[in-house]
Amino acid sequence: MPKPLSELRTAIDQVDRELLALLNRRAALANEVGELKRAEGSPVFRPEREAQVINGLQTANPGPLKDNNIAHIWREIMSACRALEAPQRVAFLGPSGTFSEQAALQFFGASIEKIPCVSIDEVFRATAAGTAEYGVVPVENSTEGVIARSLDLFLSTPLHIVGESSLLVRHNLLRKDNASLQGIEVVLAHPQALAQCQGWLGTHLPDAERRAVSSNAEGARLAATHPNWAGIASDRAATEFGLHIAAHAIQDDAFNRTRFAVICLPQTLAAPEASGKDCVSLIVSVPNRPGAVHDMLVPLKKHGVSMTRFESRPARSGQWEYFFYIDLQGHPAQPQVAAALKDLQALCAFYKVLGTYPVGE
Ligand SMILES: O=C(O)C(=O)C[C@]1(C(=O)O)C=C[C@@H](O)C=C1
Repeated sequence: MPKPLSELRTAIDQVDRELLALLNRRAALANEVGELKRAEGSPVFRPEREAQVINGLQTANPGPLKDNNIAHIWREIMSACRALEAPQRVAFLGPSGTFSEQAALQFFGASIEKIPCVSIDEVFRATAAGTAEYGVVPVENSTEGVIARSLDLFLSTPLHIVGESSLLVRHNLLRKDNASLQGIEVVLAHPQALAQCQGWLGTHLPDAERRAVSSNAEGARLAATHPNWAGIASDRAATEFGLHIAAHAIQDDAFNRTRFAVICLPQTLAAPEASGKDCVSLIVSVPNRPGAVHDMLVPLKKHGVSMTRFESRPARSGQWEYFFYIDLQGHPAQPQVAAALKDLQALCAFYKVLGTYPVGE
C-alpha cells in the first residue's frame, strides 16, 4: 500500500528544510574560503577543484539520481557559493539566447554576471581588457569543423584556456505569428547554423533566401520583426523573442555538438592544477621540410601520451606553412606529459601552450 500523497509531501518538505540548512552551511564555508582568498589575493574560481568535487560525488553517488543530474545540481550549488565569494564576469557571443550563452551557463552555472558581446573578436577583447574575467568562445563543431576565427585569435592574444564545455546544439526554425513553413521567404542565422542545417533547408525551404547574420539570436530578433522571415536558433531564443517553433531540431546531424573554450588572462587565473582528468592544448609549427610533421608525433609515442585533437591552420606566410592545434591527454604535472612536451618543444619552430585544464563534459 503506497503512502498517501500528503504524507510523502510532508516528508519532502522535511528533507528540503534539512537541505536548506546544509546548503547554507556550505555557503558559509565558501564565504570563509572567499575571505582567505581575498587576504592572499588568489583567484575565486578554481576549475580543477570544481571538477574534483563533481567527479568525487559522481563516484560516490548511490542513485537513484543520475550522474549528470549530480553534475548539474552541484554546478549550480558551486556557482552560488562562488558568487558569494565574488561574482564572476563572463563574456560570450550575445545577445541573450545564443548557444554561447548556454555554454557559459552550463560551465559556470547561473550565478554569474553576463557580458554579451557582438562578435567573437569582442569576447577576446573584453576578456583581454579585463572588462570580463572570463570569456567563452566556440572552437569546434562536430558537423562543420573548427571555428577558424577563435583559433586565429588564440595566436594573437595573451589569453589562455582554463576550461572547456561541449553543448548538444539543436537548431529550431523560429518565426513570428504562426508555426507553419508557409510563406517563409528569408531564413536568417549565423553562417555556421545555416551550414549545419543546409540539408534540411534544401529539402523543406528550397526557395527561401539564406541570409547570414552575426548570431542566431540576432537572426531570431530580426525574425520577430517580419512575418515572412524565420530564424534558426535555440528554444531559449524562441522564448526570449516570443517566436513560434515552426520546425524542431532541423540540424542535419542529430548529434551536432559544439565545443567551447573558457579563456582568461594568465594573471586572472594561472593554469589549473591537475584534477585527475586533464588536457593540454598547444599551438605549434615545424620547419617546412619532409617528415617534420611525422617527427613531431614521435615524442608523444615515445612517452605514451595520447593526442585527442590535431587541426591545422594556414600560417598566412604565403609559403604553405601551417600552425598545428594539438590537444594532449594529461597534465604537465605528470612526468611523461612533461617529458613529451619538452621533446616536442625542441622540434618546433613555434610553440605556445594554449592551456592546461580539466576535460569538460
Ligand atoms: O574550494 C574553493 O576554493 C572554493 O572557493 C569553494 C568552491 C565550492 O563551492 O566548492 C567555490 C568556488 C571555486 O571555484 C571552487 C570551489
